[in-house]
Amino acid sequence: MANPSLLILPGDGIGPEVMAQVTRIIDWFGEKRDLAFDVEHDLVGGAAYDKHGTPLHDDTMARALEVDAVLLGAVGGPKYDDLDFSVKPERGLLRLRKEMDLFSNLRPAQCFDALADFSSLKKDIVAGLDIMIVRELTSGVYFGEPRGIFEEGNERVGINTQRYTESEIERVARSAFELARRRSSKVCSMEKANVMESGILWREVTQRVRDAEYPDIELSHMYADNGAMQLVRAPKQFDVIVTDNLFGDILSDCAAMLTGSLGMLPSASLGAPNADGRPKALYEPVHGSAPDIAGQGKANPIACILSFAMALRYSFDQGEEAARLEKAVETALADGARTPDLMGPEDGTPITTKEMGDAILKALDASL
Ligand SMILES: NC(=O)C1=CN([C@@H]2O[C@H](COP(=O)(O)OP(=O)(O)OC[C@H]3O[C@@H](n4cnc5c(N)ncnc54)[C@H](O)[C@@H]3O)[C@@H](O)[C@H]2O)C=CC1
Ligand SMILES: CC(C)CC(=O)C(=O)O
Ligand SMILES: [Mg+2]
Repeated sequence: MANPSLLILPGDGIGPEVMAQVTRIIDWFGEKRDLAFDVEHDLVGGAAYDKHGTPLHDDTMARALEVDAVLLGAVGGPKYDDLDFSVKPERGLLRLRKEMDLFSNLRPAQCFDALADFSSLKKDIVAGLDIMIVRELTSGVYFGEPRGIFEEGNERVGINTQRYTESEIERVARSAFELARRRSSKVCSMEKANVMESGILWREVTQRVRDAEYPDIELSHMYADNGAMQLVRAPKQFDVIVTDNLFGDILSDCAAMLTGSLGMLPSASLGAPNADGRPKALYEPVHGSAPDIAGQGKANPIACILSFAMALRYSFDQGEEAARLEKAVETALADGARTPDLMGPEDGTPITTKEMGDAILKALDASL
């Protein structure tokens, strides 16, 4: 049987640096666990723009639709800030999400014991934290029309449109409820039903889906601004959070700091199942291209490595190997491996991106 296929799109900034460590880990699974992948590399974001004048070439888009899973590093950077909006690096990623129909973005925030002391919050607030944010990824204000900057009288007006259909809300709600069934059967839905019609619809539809199809799930509703506050005040009250595209983007960066660093948070973006039962899927760290540290060996590769662990679990039915990799990350951290984002200025000398990869590979070897 053919090996499962992976399309790797390292992207810009720290994207290629963190992806280099993932590639070593993919090789390790091929050599040591007889779990080989057919891997292709291609360009996305600013790197694709530099070569092709577009942040995602049509051929790359076509391959993304064919392979079993896509792994992406990060896109964007100051070099591209003044480009026309239609060719900005971020548009390459948005196109992938839209054309692959990746409507359900899973962003788990787990606090590893070794980092509980390092979070900017008190240890007892974050120790043992394990929450899952389910972010709607293909609609809402990032995609709604009309959008643009228009002349209106003697000034310009910037317009974006928050738009959700019932079926878009239904499918992401179902994905959150299904996940919750495998966790603690508790979902909190976040919107702004107090000020936005799309929020009113979101609340009605999530409740309707729960009542009709998931009576075993405990569903609560919360305004997203309160949700942001509660995430910092008492994050362990949550298990699964389901929310829209914009709120999910913001709340997941906020949740990242509960784990110690934005460099720790992985994600899986999943679409509807194909004929073979597997969802179309793209895996990427939650963070961006971090231009402030790019090219210096300072990036934490763990978010990208844990995104590959999610690929093992959600695309390749390799739950045990995913757990092996997650455990190796935990072991490396417990043994003291720290990139600069996981240390204070007084905490000694940090290790490099590659040395974090070394530490995780060592822990993988020890797991055999
Ligand atoms: N999925 C993606 O490709 C995303 C791309 N971006 C793009 O990235 C560029 C920079 O955006 P920012 O707002 O600065 O967000 P960012 O996530 O790139 O960086 C925010 C802060 O977190 C730090 N950080 C991020 N990842 C890290 C890691 N792995 N290890 C250590 N520190 C890390 C950075 O050094 C920076 O101080 C922009 O062009 C933005 O549009 C932003 C978010 C997501
Ligand atoms: C298109 C991305 C740059 C938006 C973002 O910040 C994210 O999806 O996390
Ligand atoms: Mg973001």
